[in-house]
Amino acid sequence: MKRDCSSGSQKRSAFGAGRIVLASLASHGFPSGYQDSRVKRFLSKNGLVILGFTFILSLIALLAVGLTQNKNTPENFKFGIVFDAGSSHTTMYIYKWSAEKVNDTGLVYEIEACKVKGPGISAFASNVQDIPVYLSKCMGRAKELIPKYKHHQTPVYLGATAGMRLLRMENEQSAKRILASVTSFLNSYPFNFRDARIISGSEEGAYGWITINYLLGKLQKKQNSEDPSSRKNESQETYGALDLGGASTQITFVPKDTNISSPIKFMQFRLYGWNYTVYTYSFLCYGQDQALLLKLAKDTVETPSGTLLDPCFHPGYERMVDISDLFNNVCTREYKDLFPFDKLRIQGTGDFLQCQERLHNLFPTTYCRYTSCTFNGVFMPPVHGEFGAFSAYYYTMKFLNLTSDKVTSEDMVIEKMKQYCSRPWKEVNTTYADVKEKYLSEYCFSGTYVLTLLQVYNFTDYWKHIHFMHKINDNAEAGWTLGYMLNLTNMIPAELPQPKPFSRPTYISLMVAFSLVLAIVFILGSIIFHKSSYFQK
Ligand SMILES: Nc1nc2c(ncn2[C@@H]2O[C@H](COP(=O)(O)OP(=O)(O)OP(=O)(O)O)[C@@H](O)[C@H]2O)c(=O)[nH]1
Ligand SMILES: [Ca+2]
Repeated sequence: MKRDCSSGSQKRSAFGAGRIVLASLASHGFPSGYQDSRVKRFLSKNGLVILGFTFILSLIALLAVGLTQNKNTPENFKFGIVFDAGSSHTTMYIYKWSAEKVNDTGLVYEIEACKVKGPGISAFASNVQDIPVYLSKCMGRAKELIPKYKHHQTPVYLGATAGMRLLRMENEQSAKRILASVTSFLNSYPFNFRDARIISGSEEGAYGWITINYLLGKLQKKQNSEDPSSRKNESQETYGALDLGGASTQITFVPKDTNISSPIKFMQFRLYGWNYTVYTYSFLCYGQDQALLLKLAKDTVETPSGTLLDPCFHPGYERMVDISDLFNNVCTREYKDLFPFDKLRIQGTGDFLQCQERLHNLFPTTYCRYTSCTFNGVFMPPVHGEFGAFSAYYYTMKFLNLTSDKVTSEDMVIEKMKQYCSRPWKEVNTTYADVKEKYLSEYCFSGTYVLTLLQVYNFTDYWKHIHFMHKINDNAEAGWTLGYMLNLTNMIPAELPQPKPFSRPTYISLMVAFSLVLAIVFILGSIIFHKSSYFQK
């Protein structure tokens, strides 16, 4: 009997309070053996209930803590602003990404592309005072779109490209004044203004290459694939980048043979634990606007007459050009001459083959001191891998309906261009009444220019490897700005981030399981401890 009672009291005596109750009952005059066994029975029954209750409560608490800790808390977003101050116009891009996933790839997306109304910033050389008005609308948009409490930590960059490179060559002081005015204006905002500068052609090419490969997930794919040391050919996976601006054009890719002797230093990148050897070259004056001026200047010199019959414009199209505008330019000034007219009348004839012949004259290819060249004696390894072609490559080919993957050969493009250029201007103008006249009138020229440039790069039998692209995966536009920001905010680590040993669900399950084991061990331990002390009594 004593044994039974004592075994009951062992459970309840796990609680210190049980002993106090026991003592107070004993003082009410009951026979002590009787009292003891009743109290032990009471505690035996209720102690178990209390124990179970506490156990369930602890379990609930544990689960609640775990779930609260791991529930989808609102993500902490970061923002970045980059101005692309191009030769033809300026665009402000706002990027947004999750602060927690900063080292992952493919997670930054563009929330705004604000086109600044007006020309490129190089046009403000003689009226820098107008720059604040020029940029203020897009900055106002940035203030609206980015939450106020994030303003001070949002970096702002402005990168100027070929238009400002040309201005700097012409008049360095003017270029400096423009950048100083931009700097002081952007500094007046509550954002974290970092820099306004002219980026080099190589940077422009390289950041464009980083942007498209980041957005296409080419850098990320490697992250999940084999071990870096086992990889043979990185160029199989990355895309080359073709950017056609208004004043310059860039070609960037990983060549098949990176060991060939090159007069141009290949660029070396280490991204997510992989090394890349990248060829990049920027051709100043070969953006499509400058190329048109170059062509017109050459044509004017070769057949000096006030009227130019131009095969690169539709039949029936006419345009007047000031001779001073044509030759007061770094790209065309070598052709400058005295002409007995100060205006040039352009009359379109719409002949693709003749247009192409004239455009080929802009690309001297006979002279080359290296193993392989593009034009103007510039070294370039043979093109290799897939290519993403964006900016004016895309605008032009999109309009001409030539961006589809079904367009697999250059011949298909030639056929289309022959037919398109020959269409009378009147008909084209009425068919596409909603298209800006500057763009519409030049699609025959720009389509022929794109084709000629790609032929000069040697894409003739390689056409199906060119992919015309604009916004990639709905995330962001192809262009140099995203790559520039990723680099300046250190968002692409050189090394692969160390993977976590457990996935989140495994981690939570393990934590719960171990907590339970601990709780059980603790309870059992307490019971055993109190049982032995009870026996000692
Ligand atoms: N058809 C068409 N052309 C465009 C459009 N936007 C820009 N362009 C023209 O395409 C060419 C290239 O434009 P961008 O890539 O913006 O050139 P940019 O950045 O100003 O010039 P760079 O400083 O040389 O890079 C220019 O001649 C523009 O006038 C568009 O939406 N449609
Ligand atoms: Ca550009």
